This record gives sequence, C-alpha cells and structure tokens, in this order.
Amino acid sequence: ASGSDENDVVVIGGGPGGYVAAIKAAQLGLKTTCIEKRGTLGGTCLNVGCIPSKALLHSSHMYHEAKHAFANHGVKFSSVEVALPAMMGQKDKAVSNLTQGIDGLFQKNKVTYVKGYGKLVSPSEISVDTTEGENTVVKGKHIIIATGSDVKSLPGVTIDEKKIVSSTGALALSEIPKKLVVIGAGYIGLEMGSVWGRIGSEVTVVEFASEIVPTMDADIRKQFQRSLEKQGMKFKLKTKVVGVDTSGDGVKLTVEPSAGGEQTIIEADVVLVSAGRTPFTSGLNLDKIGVETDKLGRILVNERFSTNVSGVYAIGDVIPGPMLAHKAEEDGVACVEYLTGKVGHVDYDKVPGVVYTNPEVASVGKTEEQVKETGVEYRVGKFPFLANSRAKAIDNAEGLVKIIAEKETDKILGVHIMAPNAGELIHEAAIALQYDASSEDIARVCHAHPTMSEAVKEAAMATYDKPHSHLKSWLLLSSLVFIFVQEFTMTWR
Ligand SMILES: Cc1cc2nc3c(=O)[nH]c(=O)nc-3n(C[C@H](O)[C@H](O)[C@H](O)COP(=O)(O)OP(=O)(O)OC[C@H]3O[C@@H](n4cnc5c(N)ncnc54)[C@H](O)[C@@H]3O)c2cc1C
Ligand SMILES: NC(=O)c1ccc[n+]([C@@H]2O[C@H](COP(=O)([O-])OP(=O)(O)OC[C@H]3O[C@@H](n4cnc5c(N)ncnc54)[C@H](O)[C@@H]3O)[C@@H](O)[C@H]2O)c1
Repeated sequence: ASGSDENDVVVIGGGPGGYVAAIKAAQLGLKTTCIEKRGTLGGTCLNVGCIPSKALLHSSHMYHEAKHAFANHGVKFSSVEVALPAMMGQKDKAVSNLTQGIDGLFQKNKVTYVKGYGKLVSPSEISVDTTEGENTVVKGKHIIIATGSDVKSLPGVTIDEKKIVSSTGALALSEIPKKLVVIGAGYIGLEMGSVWGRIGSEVTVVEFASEIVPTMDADIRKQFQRSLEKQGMKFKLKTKVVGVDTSGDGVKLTVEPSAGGEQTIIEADVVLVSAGRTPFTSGLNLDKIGVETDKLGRILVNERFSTNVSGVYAIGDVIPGPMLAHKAEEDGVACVEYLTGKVGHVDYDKVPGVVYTNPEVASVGKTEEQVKETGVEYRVGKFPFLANSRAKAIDNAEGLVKIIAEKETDKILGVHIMAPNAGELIHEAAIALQYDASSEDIARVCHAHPTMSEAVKEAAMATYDKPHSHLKSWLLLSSLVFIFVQEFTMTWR
C-alpha cells in the first residue's frame, strides 16, 4: 500500500509505543502505516536507550566481576583488560539485531513502514518528508502520536555529544574518560555512571535534590546509595550546576548548593547531562491542529488515549505517566483496543520500575512515603538477602525485599527490592498487585529452594506474620556482623 491510500490507523513514531500499537492494529485487521524518521525502528529504547545501555551494563559488569569477584570463587586470570571497541561492537550488534527484528515483524504483520519526518496537516492527514528526500501525504481514520521524548537541556549547558554528552553520547564514547561528571542522579545518571565507573572512570554525580532517585522508597534508596559509594561513585547532593566552561582540554563545571551559596569548580573530561527527558513534539504542527498539551509539553489524553481532537490519539513518553518502554507498549495496545471498540487497560500505579545497576533496584506500587501520605494504616515486612541461602551460596547477598501492605486487609500496596536480579524478582509482586493479592497470598505460595525469590516469600511472611528466618536467627546475627565488617573495611576498588 502506498502512503497516499487511506489507512485505518497511522502511527507517528516507531518506538516501543508506536511499533507495538502498529503491530497490534494490523493484527486486529486494520490497515496500518507507521512513520519513523530515524531510519531504523525501535525508537529511543532499542537504538539509544534500554538495549544499548543494558548491553554496556552487562559487559562492564562482567569486567568488574572478573576483576573483583572471580578470585573469591577460585577463578583466576593473569590479567583482565577492557577492549572498548569490542564492547561497543557487541552493543551495536544487539541493537541492530533487534531493530531489524521489528522490520521483520512489520513485514509479517503487513504494517506499511514509511521512513521520514511526519507533520500533521489535518486530523487525518500527515505530510511526510521521506528519508529519500521526497514528500508524501499519508491519510488515516485514526492517527496515533507516539513521538517519544528527548533529553531535557539545562540552561547554559550545550550538549556537543563529545565533552558534554546526553545518554546517546555516553553510550558511544571512544575512550574511557578519566573523570566523568554526571548531572542528575536518576535512572540514566546511575546506569551510565555505573558503566563507565566499572571500567575505570572516576565518577561524580551532581544532584539537585537531597537524595538520589528521589522517587525511590527511602529505605532502599539509602542502602542503594551506600552500595554505589562502595563501588567508588561519588555524590554531590543538594547541588546545582550553574556554569560550564569547555574552552580548555576538559570541562570546568561551576556548582553551588541548590539553595544558593558558595560556588566551587569541578573538573571533568566528560560531562553527562541526565536531568530528565522532555516530550518530543517538535515539527508535528500540534498548534495548527489544536492538540492540547500541558505546561511540560506533554500531550493531554483521556483514559482512552484520545486527545481533544477527534481521531487523534497519543501514547508513550509523549503523554503524562512514567517514561518507560513497557508503559509505552501497554499504552499502545490499550489505545488500539479502545479505538476498535474493545476494552483496554493500563494501570500506571502498577508499572514496575527497575534501575539496572548492580545491585539492581526494582519496585512496583507505592513507596512507604506515598502510603503514609494516603493516611492508610499499613504494615511493613523486610527480608535481607544476607539471610537468603541462594544469595549466600553465590556470595552476592547485598540488598533486601521490602513489602508494604494495608494493615486492615493485608492487601499489598508496594514492593521494593534491591538485589543483583531485582528486575526479574519484581514480577511476582507485579502480579500480586495487579490481582489485589495480600502478603499472605505470596507467603503461602510454594517457592523453590534455593532461590532469591524465597526472600520475597520471607518478606511477605514478615509482613503478615513472621519470617521463617526466626529459625535462622543465627544467620541474621552473622549477617549483621558481616554488614558491619563490610561497611567499615570493604570497597570494590
Ligand atoms: C539511555 C536510556 C535508557 C533507557 N532505559 C530504559 C529501560 O531500561 N527500561 C525502560 O523501560 N525504559 C528505558 N528508557 C526509556 C525508554 O527508552 C522510553 O520510555 C521509550 O523508548 C518510550 O517509547 P516511545 O515509543 O514513547 O518513544 P520513543 O522510543 O522515543 O520513540 C519515538 C520515535 O518517534 C520518532 N519520531 C519522533 N517524531 C517523529 C516525527 N515527527 N515523524 C516521524 N517519527 C518521529 C523518533 O525518531 C523515535 O524513534 C531509557 C531511555 C534512555 C534515554
Ligand atoms: N532503567 C530504566 O527503566 C530507565 C533507564 C534510563 C532512563 N529511563 C527513563 O528515562 C527518563 C529520563 O532519565 P533521567 O535519568 O534523565 O531522568 P530522571 O528523571 O530519572 O532523573 C533526573 C534526575 O536529575 C535531577 N535533576 C534535575 N535537574 C537537575 C539539575 N539542574 N541539576 C542536578 N540534578 C538535576 C532530578 O532531581 C533527578 O534526580 C527517566 O524518567 C526514566 O523513566 C529509564
């Protein structure tokens, strides 16, 4: 089909929101076109986000383990080195494999793929400047805007992707910077800071707020910060960047306390700007069509993903809600279900979030601070991995599971996990929340032994009753001694 035939659905943007919506629409029998300007499908997530960052996190973790942990397991090397081009090569291979996979899915599901920049010219017509330098008009009964987000710039800090980089530049540095300064202790700052820190950079994270990842449960956050500090990451909290000088060899950053005060200079070879992302709607002509946005530039939609303009929908990072790939995908499916008269469903309160550092931090539902604000009476159950047999067996027992449940009904309100594989462990909690399960429900499920998942069961038992670990109090005691010794003697470097 050519772009000028009328489609049932036209999707602008081929990221996790857009490509999933397009495939779903085609699977439901709708004639569908997806317009993408990048030249490859997969959006931010596959090209310059989730996938390349996880590839580098894994490679850098392997190096770090080989250097610092293998010897404890009796595996010895004469020397361990980083071959940065090979590390980047494996990342690039993973990315191109996956983006080409989406091309294949489009063909299989008969989604028409138009490569180019789309602009709305009416609520049912999109003018596309194609990557081949032509212009075509694509028509559709329903238009889904899935144009994603872009790095949020900071006043006076110009990103050149060399000395001052966004996450995109930080995923493709050609040398390991001696000193990396990260602006913003959020998801990107901590993940990319970990990558470069593990393979040799001295990493300093400058954060405006008084804590790292301000959205994280405070108990977990404190332990997480200690863990990152042990790995060598330095934090300058309650600090803002007020000036940047790139005239010399490196970069000189002028910082001052967030509340104002004496200025100091921090030197860096590379600065990563990771102070949030902003919806990307540039060139779409939203004003001309009359699509409403909020003051952060996010497209406003109702619970069916419909904008104020009939026939125009929006999903993913470009609308309010967590800026996460899996949330964008859920939006895409639900939006198409609604526009075909089916019932769609996304519950933004139950979207899991994972920081893929080591240890990982994963959470779903409310933090204890958020539960407190609701005024609901609650109970908390915690279980440390130091008392989990699998974690001890593999000599990786940092972290804990924390469950928050309503006192009266025992219904689970939030689960927070810090563990090497927390991003995998969180999903039994996500299912529990989705189906309004209680902590007793989790506690009564038989969990295989020895697994890290048993810590989730034990935390659930601690929430509604007692963990079995009261039988293992000697283990907990030895764990406390271990934490004490570790806190005061061990560093990863
Ligand atoms: C470094 C990094 C790491 C991340 N890691 C994770 C992670 O581990 N897990 C996670 O859940 N999320 C992660 N994210 C967030 C995730 O990438 C986004 O939430 C997700 O990509 C949003 O999907 P989307 O489809 O809404 O938008 P995007 O993925 O941004 O896709 C939008 C697409 O639209 C295209 N486009 C924009 N305007 C037009 C136009 N006018 N015409 C044609 N095409 C257009 C863009 O080129 C882009 O390809 C990460 C982000 C970054 C930056
Ligand atoms: N693992 C994942 O799921 C993952 C990974 C990377 C990115 N993402 C998504 O991408 C989005 C953007 O990531 P991000 O890390 O850029 O944003 P973020 O919102 O996660 O963190 C930004 C941090 O920067 C701080 N900040 C803001 N302005 C500042 C300033 N002027 N000086 C110093 N600090 C400042 C904020 O207080 C916050 O802690 C996230 O919201 C997340 O949803 C997800």
